[in-house]
Amino acid sequence: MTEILKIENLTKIYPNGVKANDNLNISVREGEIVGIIGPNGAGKTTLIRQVLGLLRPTNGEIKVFEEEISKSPHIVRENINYCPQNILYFPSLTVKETIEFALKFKGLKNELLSQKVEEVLKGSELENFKNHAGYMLSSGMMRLLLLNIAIARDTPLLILDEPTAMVDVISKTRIWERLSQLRSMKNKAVLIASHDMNEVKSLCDKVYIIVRGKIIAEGSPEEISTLMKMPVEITFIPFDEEKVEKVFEYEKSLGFKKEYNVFNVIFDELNKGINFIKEVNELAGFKYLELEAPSFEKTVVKLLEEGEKK
Ligand SMILES: Nc1ncnc2c1ncn2[C@@H]1O[C@H](COP(=O)(O)OP(=O)(O)OP(=O)(O)O)[C@@H](O)[C@H]1O
Repeated sequence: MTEILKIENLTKIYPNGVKANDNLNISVREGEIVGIIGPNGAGKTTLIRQVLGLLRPTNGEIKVFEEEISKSPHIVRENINYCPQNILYFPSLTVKETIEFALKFKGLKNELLSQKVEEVLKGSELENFKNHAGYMLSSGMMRLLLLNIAIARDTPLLILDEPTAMVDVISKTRIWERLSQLRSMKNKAVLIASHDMNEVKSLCDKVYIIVRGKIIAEGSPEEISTLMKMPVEITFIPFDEEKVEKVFEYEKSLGFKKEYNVFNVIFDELNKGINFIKEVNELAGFKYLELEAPSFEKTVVKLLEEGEKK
């Protein structure tokens, strides 16, 4: 797959001495949704502003389709669309006029413009709101609208800064569905900066975790979930409590808690937990069973905590 964006050894030191990005290497290829996670102040916005050519790097290179953006600024305008964190709209325009304005600004006109306006209205499920003023939309509707405008502009790379911040769960799901559809368009790519672990886990093919300007981990959400040794917790209600208590008596090394008829036991490895489940199932059977394996979210939180300590 062709590489759309390549960031090499990117460092940004602000005039006040803050090193916001420290030797970052990032790659975004066609067909990929790539996530950037980091706590507040990690350097995500600084990174995006440099990719958009709004901020000059202190060191390193940013290439779009192999062209260095400082040498060919047009390459950014032609290939990248950006949805900012803060919602921007024009209070005096209707929804339809907002879409027309945004797309005309990008050079669309006549029949293609009308066709794209209809596509955006449909994609945002706002056909019935097209003559409403923009301020009447909820923040979720507005975000979905801005995302669809960005998609209609049809650039190879879409950069989204916290696309679902402050939106309700229904709008969030719609935005995620719309973004997932982009994956099927093999020549497109999306770079998302986000604080939402569920968002990153369900959407992204690859994730970079940034702390204090540095990448501390990268890989698919599945790979990241295996980076730290995390405990496995099993909560269950057996059909036969006495038999289970005998297992614990026999294997004294297994610490367990029991509250009413609910047992809870923690293992340091997934395999040990699975063997225990098999054993209890044969012996006593389960009325209820819950296994909490190392989740992406817990692993990322632990990675961030470790990263902050360094
Ligand atoms: N114009 C600036 N001048 C000096 N320091 C800055 C400037 N902009 C950002 N910083 C500092 O650079 C660091 C990274 O900031 P940045 O806004 O890129 O982080 P972020 O990951 O986007 O944070 P958030 O999640 O809160 O948006 C922070 O320490 C911030 O205070």
